[in-house]
This record gives sequence, structure tokens and C-alpha cells, in this order.
Amino acid sequence: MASQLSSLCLPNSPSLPFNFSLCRARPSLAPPAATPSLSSSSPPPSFQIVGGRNSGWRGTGVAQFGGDEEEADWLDLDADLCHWTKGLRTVQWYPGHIAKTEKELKEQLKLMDVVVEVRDARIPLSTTHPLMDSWLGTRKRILVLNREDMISKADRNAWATYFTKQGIKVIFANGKLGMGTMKLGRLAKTLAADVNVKRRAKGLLPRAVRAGIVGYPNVGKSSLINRLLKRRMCPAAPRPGVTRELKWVHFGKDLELLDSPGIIPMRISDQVAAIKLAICDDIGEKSYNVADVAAILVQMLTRIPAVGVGVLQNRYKIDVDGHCGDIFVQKVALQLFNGDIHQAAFRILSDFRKGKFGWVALERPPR
Ligand SMILES: Nc1nc2c(ncn2[C@@H]2O[C@H](COP(=O)(O)OP(=O)(O)OP(=O)(O)O)[C@@H](O)[C@H]2O)c(=O)[nH]1
Repeated sequence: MASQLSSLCLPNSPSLPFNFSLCRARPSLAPPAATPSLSSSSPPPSFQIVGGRNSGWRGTGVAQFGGDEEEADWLDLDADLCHWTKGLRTVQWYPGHIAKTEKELKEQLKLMDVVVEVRDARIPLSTTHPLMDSWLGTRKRILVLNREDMISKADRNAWATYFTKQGIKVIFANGKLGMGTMKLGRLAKTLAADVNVKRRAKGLLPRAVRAGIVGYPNVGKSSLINRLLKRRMCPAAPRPGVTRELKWVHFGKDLELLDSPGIIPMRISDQVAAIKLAICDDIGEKSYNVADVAAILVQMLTRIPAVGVGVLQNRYKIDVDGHCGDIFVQKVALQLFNGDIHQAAFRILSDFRKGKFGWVALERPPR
């Protein structure tokens, strides 16, 4: 099976099929001022929000690199990602249940006292819906970066600093084990407390605060609710698109939570973001070519300082003597999977998702 990425990575001689040195480089190293990944990454403007650490990421991080140098590395990587994804099959995923519930959700959001936006901590910029701000307007919002166990302390600190600088506090949460959920429940009630102050002033009885939990598919919305409730009230499973309908659940007498299906745009214009969604399993598997996505992941990992070439080589005992992901996937296929590229690619993606290369974010805050 020839992956489309092959066109990016040409062996320099038929007799040396695994020499990576001729992987196509980004044609120009001009400053990547308006890369799609950064453009989609503009900070959310109107959060009101929550908790989080306020310390410099470099001080406690896994990797200790020069500040500007590392910042430049990440910027450069974003620009390269743009280039790498250009020739690939477009990733689009908009199953019927999303189309149906998006409408309902927009209506329900008008009834919310507070909205909790859950994002994947590995890719916080790529897991925010471009229309979220317009849907929510001035409604009170809580930002949750879930899967906090899947990123490094350095990543966490970088994002905490980024959001704090914008006056946005963020809750880091773990929907699997429950970290951050109590804080989330408390905060939702606190933010919405004035609802009942106003009701009392009008002579009305107090009512439960309504909080809508929204976000991209598979970011952990249902798991967070289940953890908060300490009961399995909402279906949760390790694949995108499990929640298909809106569902209200009660958390005591004071809080009502709305679980919603993961909503993504009908057309994903930012294909760098789309590939990251695929890498993190936040989009349906049928929407992408697994071999291409694994190859891009390899190329990314070789460039992320906390991972690098060595980690990949150690895991598969296969050289990454250039930075061409496609060839690396082919080598893994030949050596470990009888030449089956799909299986090899799937293993690499699955290893990343299980943290076998270490826990690292695939995005760093834009400057
Ligand atoms: N490691 C880790 N896994 C998590 C975390 N939160 C959720 N998960 C797992 O991620 C998978 C998806 O979680 P869900 O709660 O179903 O995600 P969702 O956002 O409701 O997904 P949709 O139904 O697609 O909207 C499940 O297998 C969870 O166990 C987390 O913080 N860390």
C-alpha cells in the first residue's frame, strides 16, 4: 500500500531504499507568520475561568533547552507541518449524529448558566471549535484541559502560563482517574451562583445550576461527568463519537450537567489541526489514512526535544537516520509486521496514545 506521504520522502537510490536523507524539506524557511495551525490557534477571548499553575515551564520541564531556540523549534515545526500535510488526503469527519445534535446543542446552550469547554491537553489549540465563541457569546465559561496525565509537567506549565497571561485560568483534569473534577463542580456552582441571587430577588425559588459540557469528540467529556458523579451515567469509551445524544444528569440538588456529543466543524479548514486530531484519536478513524498520519507523527516526534530520534529507535530497534516518517513506517512494517504498513502505522499511533514515547503535548502555546 503506497502511502501518499511517499511523495515527501524519496529514497536517494533504488539500491538504498531506506536512506532517509532525501525526505523533501520545506521549500522555504521564511518566517511562518500565518501558518494554518497558528491561525486556528488564536486564543479564546472571553473565558472567565479557573485554577492551574502559574510557573514557567522551562524551570521544571523534562527537557531543558534554550528558551528562544526551543520556541523557534516549535514555530518551525508548525510551518513544516503545514508543508507535510499539503499533499495528503483531506481529513474530514462529520457523521450524522454531529449534524443532528449540533443544532440541538446550540439551542440548549442558550439555557446554560455556565459552559464547560473540555479540550485535549495534548492539542489544546486544535480541539477548540472555531464557532465556540460565537455560540457562547458572554456566557460564563470554564476551560478544562483534560488528559493532563498525557502531557509532561513542562507542557502543563507552558499552557498554564499561556492562559494565565490572558486572564484565563484553566482546570487541568484527568477524566480517567477523576483529578480536577471536584474543583470543576465547585467552580461551576460558584460561577453560576448569581443565578439564584437574581431569582431570590425576584421572589422565585432557587433552582439547580445548569452546566453544559462541550468539546471535540473523545476529549473525555463523559468520563469527567462520570467521575464527578462517581457513577457511570454517560457512555464513555476509547473512540470518538460514542456520545450521540444530549443527556441531562443531576449532581446533587444544586447542579445539572448536560453531556453532549463531541462537535467538530463540518469542514476542517486547518488540515494541520486535522492531522493532530487523528494522531490523538479525536476524530473518526475512517476519515484519515493511518499510514500518512503515523508518518507525520514520526516526523513530529523526531523534532520534539523531549522525544527525538533516540526514543523511536529504542522502541523499535530501527534506525531513524533521517527524519522521514514514511520510510520509518515502512521499515517498522517490514521488520515487525511482515510488510503490513497499516498494522505498523497503527502500532506507532497506538504507542504514542499509550505514552510509549513519553507523555508529550503536540502543541506549545503560540507566542
Ligand atoms: N489517559 C486518560 N484517558 C482519559 C481521560 N479522560 C478520558 N479518558 C479516556 O478517553 C476515552 C474517551 O472518553 P469519553 O469520556 O468517552 O470522551 P467524550 O469526549 O465523551 O467522547 P465523545 O463520545 O466522542 O464525545 C475513554 O476511554 C476514557 O477512559 C484522561 O484524562 N486521561
